[in-house]
Amino acid sequence: MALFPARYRPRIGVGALLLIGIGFLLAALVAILTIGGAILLDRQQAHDQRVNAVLAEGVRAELRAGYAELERFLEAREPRYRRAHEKARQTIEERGIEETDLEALAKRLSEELGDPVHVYIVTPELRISRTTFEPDEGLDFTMEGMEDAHGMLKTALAEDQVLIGPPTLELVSREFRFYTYGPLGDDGYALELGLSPAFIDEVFRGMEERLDQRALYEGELFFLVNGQWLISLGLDPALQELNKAKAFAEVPTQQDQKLERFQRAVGQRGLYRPETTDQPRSYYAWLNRIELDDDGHHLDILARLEMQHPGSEDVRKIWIAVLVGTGGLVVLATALFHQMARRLLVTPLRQTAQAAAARQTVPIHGPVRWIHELRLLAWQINRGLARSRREIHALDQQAQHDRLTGLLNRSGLDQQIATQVAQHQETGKPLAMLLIDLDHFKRVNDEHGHAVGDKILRHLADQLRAGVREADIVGRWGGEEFVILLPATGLDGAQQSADKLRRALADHPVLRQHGLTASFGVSVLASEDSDRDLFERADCALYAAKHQGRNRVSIVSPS
Ligand SMILES: Nc1nc2c(ncn2[C@@H]2O[C@H](COP(=O)(O)OP(=O)(O)OP(=O)(O)O)[C@@H](O)[C@H]2O)c(=O)[nH]1
Repeated sequence: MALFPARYRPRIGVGALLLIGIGFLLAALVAILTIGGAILLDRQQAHDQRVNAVLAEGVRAELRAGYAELERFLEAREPRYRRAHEKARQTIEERGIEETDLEALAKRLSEELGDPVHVYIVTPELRISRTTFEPDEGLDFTMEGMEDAHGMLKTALAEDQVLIGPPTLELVSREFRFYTYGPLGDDGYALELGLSPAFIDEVFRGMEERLDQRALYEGELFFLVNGQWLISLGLDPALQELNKAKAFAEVPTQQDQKLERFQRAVGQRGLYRPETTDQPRSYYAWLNRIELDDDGHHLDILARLEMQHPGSEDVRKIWIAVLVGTGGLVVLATALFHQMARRLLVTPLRQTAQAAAARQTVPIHGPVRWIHELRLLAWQINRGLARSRREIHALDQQAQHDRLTGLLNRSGLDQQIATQVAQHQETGKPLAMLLIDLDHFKRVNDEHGHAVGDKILRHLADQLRAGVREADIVGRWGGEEFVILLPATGLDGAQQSADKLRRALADHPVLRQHGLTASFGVSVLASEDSDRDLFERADCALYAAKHQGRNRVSIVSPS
C-alpha cells in the first residue's frame, strides 16, 4: 500500500532542500574562487609585466648612467690626468698597437710617461692584483692570482681586441673586459679592469629575450662573479677615489647579508623579493648569466628594483578581498539557511506540535504542503486525530449505553436528564418522566432462567422505543426498570403516553406469553425542581402503582 494517498504525494524533501542549498553555496564559493583566482592571476601577470618593463628600461638607464658617471669622473680629474691621458693616447697612437702584450704596453707607457704605471686586475675569483711598472723595471707577476689574469689579458691582447678611445684609454676585449687608464695620485698611472661594451651587449642580448617593455625605474645593476658579489655598475660614492681596487676587495666582506639575497635571486633565476628585507618595495631580478671561460667561471647580472607599488601589495589586497568575499558569502549563506530553516521547518514544526497538543487538525498549506516530511507528519497526525476521535466517540457511546438493550444506561440517562432540565429552564417548555418497572419479573427469571429474562428485557426495550416519539428519550435505569423522558410534554400527555405503552406491553405477545405486565410512575418537572426531584417523584408514582396492584399508571404531580 502506498504511504500517501495520491493527493498527498510528496513534492520536495528536506534532504533535497539541503542538497540544493549546499549545492548553491558550493557553486557560489567555486564561482568566487574562480573569479578571484582569475583576477589574481591577471594581476600577477600584470605585475610581472611591470617588473619586466622597469627592468628593461632601468637596466639600460643604469648602464648609461654608469658610463656617464665614469666619464664625468674622469673628465673632472685634475689637469694632470688629462695631460697624462693625452700623452698616453698619443704615445699609443704614434707607436701603433702592434704590441698587444699588456706587460709591454704598460712598460712602454711607464717609460713614455716617466712615471710608474700600476695595473690592477680583478680576477673572476675577485682577487685584486696590483703590478707596478716602473719606468726602468721589468714586470712582476709573482703576486697571487696573477697567472690566470695575466693569461687572459695576454690572450685578449694577442687577438688584437684592443680599442683606444677618449676620454680614457680603453683596451677592450670581446671576452669580458676593458681597461681604463688614469693618474693614480702621486704614484703614477693605473690600468683598471672593467667591462667592455661588447660584454654589455651580450648582457642585453640575454635580457631582451625576457624584457620587452619600458617603464620608469629606480634601482641598481649588480654583477656576481662565480656566485660572489662584485659591484654595482654606477660609481659608488664610496668608491670615487682612485683606490677603487682596494674598495672592490673589501666589498665582499662588507656586503655579506646583501650577497646572500643576491645569491637567492640567482638561485631562483627570476624576480626575488627578500622576505625579511627592511625595504619592502625592493626586488632583485636575475637577468642573465655569461660564461667566462671553460673552467666554469661565470658572471650573473642582477638588478635591484624599487617598485612604487609592489605587485605583492596588489595581490595581497585582492586575496583579502577574496577572503572577505568568501567569508561574507558564508555569513550570508548561514543567515539564508537560518531563515529558510526557520520558515520552512522550525515554524511549521512548532505549529504542527501546537496543533497536535491541542488535538486540532494540522492545516496543510505553505511549507507543510510543499515539504515532503512535513506533509507526511501533518497527514499522519491528522489521521491519528481522526481515528482517536472516532474511538473516543465509540467509547463514549459504549459508556452511555446499555449493552443488553442498546438503550441509554444510567450514566447516559443522567446526562440527558441534566440536558433536558437545562433546556426546560431555558425555554420553559414542560418535561415529563415515565418510570417503568416489569411486574414480578423475578418469577420469569426463576422459572425460565436469565437468558429468557434477557430476551424479554430486549423485547420490552424495543417496544418502549417503538412506542414513543422520535424526540423522546428511552433508557434503562437498571435491572427491569426503565425511564422515558418526554420533552415538551405535560402531565396529561405523559399520562396518555404511559397508558398507551402499558397497553402495548400488556398486549405484547412475548410478555403476554409469560404473563408479564408493567407498572408506570409518571411525573413532570416543576420550575423549581432539580434533576433528582423529577426522578424521585416518578419513583414515588411507580411505587404507588406497584402498591396499588401493578399493571397500572400512577401519577405524582408537583405539589
Ligand atoms: N434476566 C435478567 N433479569 C434481571 C436483570 N436485571 C434484573 N433482573 C431481575 O429482575 C428481578 C427483579 O426482581 P424484584 O426486584 O423482586 O422485582 P419483581 O420480581 O419484578 O417484582 P416487582 O417489581 O415487585 O413486581 C430480579 O430477579 C433480577 O434478577 C437483567 O438484566 N436480566
